[in-house]
Amino acid sequence: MKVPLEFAMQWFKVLLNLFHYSNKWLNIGLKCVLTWQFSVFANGTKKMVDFLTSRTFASYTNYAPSTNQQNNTLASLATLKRYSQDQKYRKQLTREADANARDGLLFNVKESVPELRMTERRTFMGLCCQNCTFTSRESLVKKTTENLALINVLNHEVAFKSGFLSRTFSHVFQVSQLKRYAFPQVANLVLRDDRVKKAVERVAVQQLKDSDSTEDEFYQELIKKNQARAKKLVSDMRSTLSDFLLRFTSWILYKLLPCFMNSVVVHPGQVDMLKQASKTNLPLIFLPLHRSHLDYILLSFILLNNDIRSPLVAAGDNLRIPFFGSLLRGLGAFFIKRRIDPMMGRKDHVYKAVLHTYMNLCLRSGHNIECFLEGGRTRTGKPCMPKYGVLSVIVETFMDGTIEDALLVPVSLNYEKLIDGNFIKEQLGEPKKMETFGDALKGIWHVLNSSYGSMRVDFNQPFSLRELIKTFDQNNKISNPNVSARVLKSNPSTNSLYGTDVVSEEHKSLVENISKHVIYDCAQSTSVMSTNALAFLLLSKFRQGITLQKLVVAFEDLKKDLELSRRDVGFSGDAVDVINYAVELLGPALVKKEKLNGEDTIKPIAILPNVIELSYYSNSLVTHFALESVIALALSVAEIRLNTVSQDDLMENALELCSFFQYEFLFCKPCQNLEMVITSCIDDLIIRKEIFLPEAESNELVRRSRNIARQFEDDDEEEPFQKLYKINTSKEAMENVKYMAHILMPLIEAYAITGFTLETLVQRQLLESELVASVLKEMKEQLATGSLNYDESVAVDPVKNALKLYQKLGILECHQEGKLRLYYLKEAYDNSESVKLFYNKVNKYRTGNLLIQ
Ligand SMILES: CCCCCCCCCCCCCCCC(=O)SCCNC(=O)CCNC(=O)[C@H](O)C(C)(C)COP(=O)(O)OP(=O)(O)OC[C@H]1O[C@@H](n2cnc3c(N)ncnc32)[C@H](O)[C@@H]1OP(=O)(O)O
Repeated sequence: MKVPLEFAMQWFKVLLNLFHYSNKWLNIGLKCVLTWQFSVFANGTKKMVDFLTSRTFASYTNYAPSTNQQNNTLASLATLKRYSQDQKYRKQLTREADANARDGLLFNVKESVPELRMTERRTFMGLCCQNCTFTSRESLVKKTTENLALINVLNHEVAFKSGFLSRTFSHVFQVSQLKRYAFPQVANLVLRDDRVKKAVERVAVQQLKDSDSTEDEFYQELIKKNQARAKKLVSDMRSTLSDFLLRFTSWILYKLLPCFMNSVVVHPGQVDMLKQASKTNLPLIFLPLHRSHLDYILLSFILLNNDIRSPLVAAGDNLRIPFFGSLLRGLGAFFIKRRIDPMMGRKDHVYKAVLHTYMNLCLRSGHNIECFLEGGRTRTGKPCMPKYGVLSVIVETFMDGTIEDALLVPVSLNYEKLIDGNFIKEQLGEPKKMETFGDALKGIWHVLNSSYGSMRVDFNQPFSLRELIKTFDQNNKISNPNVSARVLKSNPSTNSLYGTDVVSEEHKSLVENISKHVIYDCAQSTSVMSTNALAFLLLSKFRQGITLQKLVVAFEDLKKDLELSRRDVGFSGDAVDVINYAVELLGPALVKKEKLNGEDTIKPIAILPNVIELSYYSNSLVTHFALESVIALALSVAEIRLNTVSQDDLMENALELCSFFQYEFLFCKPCQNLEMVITSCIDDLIIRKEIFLPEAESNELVRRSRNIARQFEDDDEEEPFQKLYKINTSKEAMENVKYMAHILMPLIEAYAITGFTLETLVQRQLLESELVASVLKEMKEQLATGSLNYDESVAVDPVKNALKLYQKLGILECHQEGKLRLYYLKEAYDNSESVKLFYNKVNKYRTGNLLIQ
């Protein structure tokens, strides 16, 4: 009896193994056949079949290129060749990873994808600020961190124990092994809080006064009405974070993500810092830049699978749509109003008290929180200026002693290809469409049937909120010794940002500084993807097209340049392969590849509307080079004598440009001095770009020019010392100046034409939508006549920012009523001459001497 049983067991095992491997190879075969057919429908169906039958999608990326990789590489023979070479390498890596897994190193899986060699040593970005958070910077990071290889979080499978069941159902096994966290639900405590009770009473008293009634009965009715409203607000806001739902979604994501992404790459050193930070039991506040709806999904996914407590995420209430809203709620979303509108001319005290109390209770009960400071996805590819509401609550929770400290974690995410929408319509003036259930379904189906390359997540080093505030406080005291109220005080009753009507200027600037610091840090630690680099080079340097050979040289130079400034890139390998790959990903609507005179030539589609999308990719690098471009533009309009320019002149122009673009870029951290940052950027240009000659030569020039000045002016008075920069007039250096200046030229054009269109406001007023539409119309007309050079200047975002700037500069006035904004000119500017004078102030940067030579 025993023998046949053993025999049967043996056979069962063999059959299971056979089923397992045939399934895998069948899938690969099926995948290849369907891929060759290039049919969207077939592709979708295949993915569904795969999803239902395969053990795992991620698994066979260890043995063969994924569909996406195949799609991307069919056009590139060179890359295909590399795939086959990679086979051996992959197998070796799999063996290594298996070994690691046996040692219990869950994430030490090294995986090679053609675009990114994971084993290559990378620049380690994202350490926190040395000026503001010196102690935090010394913590959490190990000396060896920098040497770790990148990992693809989708390749988990090999890291498991070698048991048959755990291998076969690896992802089920993985999610079942994760650390269990209790996620306390605090919503039922909100209404009992004093802050909410007081807000309810306050509003009821106000409503009673407004009604001219003094009846107690009516007052009680108002109290009940406001209490009911508060209850509804809590129920709409609350998150129902569930451990089971998180694990289940994680399992689904392991299956789905490889359908449309090659890899999700993180630096294990950064994950390790987070793991250590989570052991401190302080709340972690994740502050990511927002590019795509995938951002929060991937963040929670990565955190969950690294045993880090999943955060509650502040989500705009536009996402509270049927089914998906409830799903997001269960996965950690708590819903906030996108805009805290004053209600009927008054602040919505009840809402503010509810939000404040809810977040307070969440933090006190140990939840981590995630908030997208920018308040929405970037429409331009550049980081947006922060919003302060949610962070101000977190800061206050610390100030009033509810929490002892919190660790802030700036996060940046970047994608080779933008996943959800390209915002072209919005940028060309069409209103934003509200999310609906149908759109969400359509979007998911579309995503599953497309290929988006790789993405990269960079977690910055967590830093202590207490330390940061202490440093700001000390700096504040040094620069302003008369400040009586210290920032770092604990007084819950008076300090409340949402609790009181007036937010003190000191608190405002504190929250503003923290937010701007975080956005700046995130921008600095965003990895540059292949598509960013290609789009940037094409739009800023080679708008008329360029041969592949020359593009390769420029690409390598750009990569070196980025490495020198400690920016990591999200690609590796031969530049020619990377370029071909990026051309494929961007597609023929954005980049054209053709043979001209027997040579491969790449050309951007630099016309509307396509160029808006291309500039989205390029803008990641525009942000990086913005200050250099400012200096080139400043130089182009500076007074140049004997090939020298005075530092004062250069600085004045540069500061003016930085102030023009204050809503476009953060040129320095709040703890830095802008003038010093500009000076050090000029020094950098002397060394790296050779636009100015080194100091020794410049100093000699200062001496000589002073002598000449004395001789001619016959002046006894000593001239104040003026540092001069000698300009390198070589052809190459001049070309460099032009190239750098052109990086910001589309923005200069947008700002100038917006200034020009203010003419239409003379003696009248316009709604923002009307004004923006007339600026866009003017731009399109100028584009048609050739007065405007850059199609990407025609975009809503810079126009709106320009209007904000002109308002700040005191030229425009804006009257807001609800969502409507009415613009009119300030009295002093309400005539054509003043508007023209102002326009010339901006427009001069379009026609700088060095640029038209
Ligand atoms: C395992 C796998 C799972 C995977 C699956 C995971 C899924 C996991 C969940 C999904 C989750 C989705 C997530 C979506 C992502 C978004 O939906 S992003 C959009 C929503 N999020 C945000 O907007 C967050 C950032 N925004 C804010 O903080 C905004 O301030 C607010 C709160 C939205 C309000 O905006 P606003 O009305 O424009 O007002 P704002 O001028 O910012 O100021 C509001 C108040 O802030 C305060 N304030 C303003 N300035 C300052 C200052 N400088 N200092 C201090 N206080 C200030 C004042 O109290 C002010 O009130 P008032 O004094 O004016 O009355």
